[in-house]
Amino acid sequence: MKRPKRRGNRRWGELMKSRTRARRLLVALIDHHVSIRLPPMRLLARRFSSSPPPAPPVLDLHAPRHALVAAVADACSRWGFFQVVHHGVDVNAYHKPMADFFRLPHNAKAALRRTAGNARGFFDDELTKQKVDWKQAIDVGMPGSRAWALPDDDPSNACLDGFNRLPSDALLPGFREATVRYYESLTSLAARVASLMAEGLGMPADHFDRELREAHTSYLRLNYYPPHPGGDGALGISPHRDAGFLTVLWQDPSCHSLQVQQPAETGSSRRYDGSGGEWTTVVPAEGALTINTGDMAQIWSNDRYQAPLHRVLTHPTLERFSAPFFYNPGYRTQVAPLPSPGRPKFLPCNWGYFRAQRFAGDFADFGAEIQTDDFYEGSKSHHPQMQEEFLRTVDFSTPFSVEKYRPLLQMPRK
Ligand SMILES: O=C(O)CCC(=O)C(=O)O
Ligand SMILES: [Fe+2]
Repeated sequence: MKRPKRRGNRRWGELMKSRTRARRLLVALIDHHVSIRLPPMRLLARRFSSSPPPAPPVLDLHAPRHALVAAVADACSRWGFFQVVHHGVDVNAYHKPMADFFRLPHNAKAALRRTAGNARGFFDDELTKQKVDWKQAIDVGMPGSRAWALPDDDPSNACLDGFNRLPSDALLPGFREATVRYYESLTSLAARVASLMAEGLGMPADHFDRELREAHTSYLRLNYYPPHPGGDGALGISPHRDAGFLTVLWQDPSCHSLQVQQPAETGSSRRYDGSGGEWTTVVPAEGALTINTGDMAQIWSNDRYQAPLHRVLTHPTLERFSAPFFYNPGYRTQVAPLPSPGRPKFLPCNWGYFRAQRFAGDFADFGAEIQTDDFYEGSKSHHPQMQEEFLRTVDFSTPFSVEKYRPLLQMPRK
């Protein structure tokens, strides 16, 4: 619509135009995370900005491939978070089976508990960064035999993560079948996203097929966050980064409590360290799945893709469900930076070792949790050396046992 012309205010109009241009420029700089080192300028831009706070983008998987590759690469390097629509996964089909699982009597769930000798199963005592999460969960992963039809405890199903502990069909009819169907559809979607991420790094679309699509050791986690009336700032999950390559997350549409830390505008190309950055709620778009990149994507991409820090709040009255699918490489995979401009920033990191370390940390205190920083070229960490030791003795086809590996986990640190 045309604005009526006002006489005698041309100079005012010019001035307003240049102010609008300046404001737009500042907002664009911030939106693109161009380094702005002066906080007052940043605040000024925020105050003048009428646009909502920046949030991870929602991408349509039906978009032309080249545009999608660019958009995924941009989201992975700025946020490490995005949502996808037209993803082909029937997201509604799994809500009921999932809710039914958590409505089982507590002792039925407790009978499926994970242990220090088996990483898979039910738990309600997870520590994230040494703090107990306010939630219940069950992990279901790719069986060692890669055949879902075998009984969960079939000896050929053994692998580093242990054995699945799904409720029997008598206890929860149809749950197993629905879970396997959902797991497989997420595996396909994750492989599709990984191929976009590969192209975004200048690699062929099938670059990750051998280490991920064919050998993956992914697991689906079902989360239930009960209401937390305490008002004491308790978190559903403390700030953390996901360890694997990428996570495909279904979020409850009725309770929005997942938050990602905004990339710090420090001008540094290095990761943000958790201090300072503001939190942005990732509100699920209708029918969308949320995707975030993990530590292995960060190493493989030589720091071009970020493993974002995220957390889950509690809600005083609402319960919340979520289901992250952690798309993880094969245990033997040595994750090392792909050819990229500049020197490789990381030493090779073995996924099996990284996973075992994280799992051990859920059961005993072996000091600070392993991080990608431990593999940063030039870091003084003991992990690259411990990893070599681990690889000399590990058998990836037997469950990792915290007790068995205690001497190694407690190895004197440099
Ligand atoms: O519940 C959510 O929305 C996210 C869960 C999460 O970050 C995790 O399980 O690692
Ligand atoms: Fe997470």
